[in-house]
Amino acid sequence: MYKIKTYNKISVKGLDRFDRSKYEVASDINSPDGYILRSHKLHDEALPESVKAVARAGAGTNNVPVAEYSKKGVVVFNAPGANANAVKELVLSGMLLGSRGIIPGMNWAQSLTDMTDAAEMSALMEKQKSNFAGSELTGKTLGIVGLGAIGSLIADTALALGMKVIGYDPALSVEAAWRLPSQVARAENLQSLLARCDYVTLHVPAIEATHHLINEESLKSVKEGAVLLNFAREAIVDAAAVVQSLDAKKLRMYICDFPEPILLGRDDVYAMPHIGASTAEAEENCAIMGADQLMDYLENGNIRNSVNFPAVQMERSGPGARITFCNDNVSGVLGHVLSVLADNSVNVVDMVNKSRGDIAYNIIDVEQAPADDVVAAIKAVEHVITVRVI
Ligand SMILES: NC(=O)c1ccc[n+]([C@@H]2O[C@H](COP(=O)([O-])OP(=O)(O)OC[C@H]3O[C@@H](n4cnc5c(N)ncnc54)[C@H](O)[C@@H]3O)[C@@H](O)[C@H]2O)c1
Ligand SMILES: O=C(O)CC[C@@H](O)C(=O)O
Repeated sequence: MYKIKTYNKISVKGLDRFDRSKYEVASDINSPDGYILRSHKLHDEALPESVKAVARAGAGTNNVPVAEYSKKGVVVFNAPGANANAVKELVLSGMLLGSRGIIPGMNWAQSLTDMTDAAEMSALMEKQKSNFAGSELTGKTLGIVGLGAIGSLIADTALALGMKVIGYDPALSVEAAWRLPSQVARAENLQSLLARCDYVTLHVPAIEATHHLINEESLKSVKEGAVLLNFAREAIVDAAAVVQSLDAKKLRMYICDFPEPILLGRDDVYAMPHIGASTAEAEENCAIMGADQLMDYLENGNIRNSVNFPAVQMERSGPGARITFCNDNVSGVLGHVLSVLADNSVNVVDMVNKSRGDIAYNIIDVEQAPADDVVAAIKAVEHVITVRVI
């Protein structure tokens, strides 16, 4: 029986993927084999030795201490693209909120509770509505920082709205580049993007390189009257610098998914409570993807969409057994493990070995399950981190 510990509210559609004859799934469980979670922060929690993999039912993995888990051989999965459409739609609504007097206009209309005469109210509306006039998105320029799953969907939508789109992504993958509409102009650097855009939206991961990407210095380049949208992560934007820019009437608005005390109570900030991925569809997609990846790893050792391990998949080669192990990515480890198997007359049927950064991962199908002492001998090979027989 595998044990899965859940954190946060995970969609039932995802949890239902776990066959309960093989899996125990609960938020309170001892010695779990795996975690499935959303934004729960794992940094301050001890990791039980039993945990083999963590599935983040979402895109960002900054709530998981990935580097520490890698050293322990724990595979961390995410769900790339599974909530991208939900975020795209919220960013679109953010742009609309930033272009028209929607929120102040509605707030004003809702405040007229003392009025009882409809004709009088109608006349007042017509008189006051110019206070809530805005401008259109069509013809404006949108800058997208980070052109991955979310950024590329936003580019499509903005172009369909008749906006001009400029993108900046120094780490763009070839796959992501293929997905991009050809009309997206490329900015050589963040400064040149900021200088040319009426709206700027951020879709980069929260990593060291993106910490306070938007700061006092970069905001000096921003076009006067621009709207900044941050539906990526709090840490990417220095909120104090944004407030300074708003006060100086350089940035016109800051629209984000990450309220901070310094941002509240201002008319030029709209802060939502991290609801970018909070749609039934996105929650389902993420939970299903996370659960499927976790099960395939626990049962077959296959790895898809990991953020710290290489992608490795191999069909089962027959009725024998499967040995999986991960090791520090140094030479000689696989050879050493294969000699342990040969010395113990364990015949290898098929195998695959891949590496990513400091980690190497191996799947070896063998004719018969190795005895416990053989598994122990593999575990004892220098640089081997974890071994499983499945
Ligand atoms: N608000 C929410 O609820 C919500 C939901 C989903 C994702 N997110 C956040 O959005 C981020 C992006 O999600 P995604 O699905 O598009 O991820 P993704 O991995 O598909 O795309 C991220 C893109 O950022 C690029 N990038 C990395 N460093 C960069 C830099 N310094 N400058 C410019 N580009 C850089 C990468 O090359 C990649 O193309 C996630 O990491 C997560 O933090 C937030
Ligand atoms: O799970 C959520 O609600 C948020 C997910 C989002 O921040 C992500 O990075 O995918």
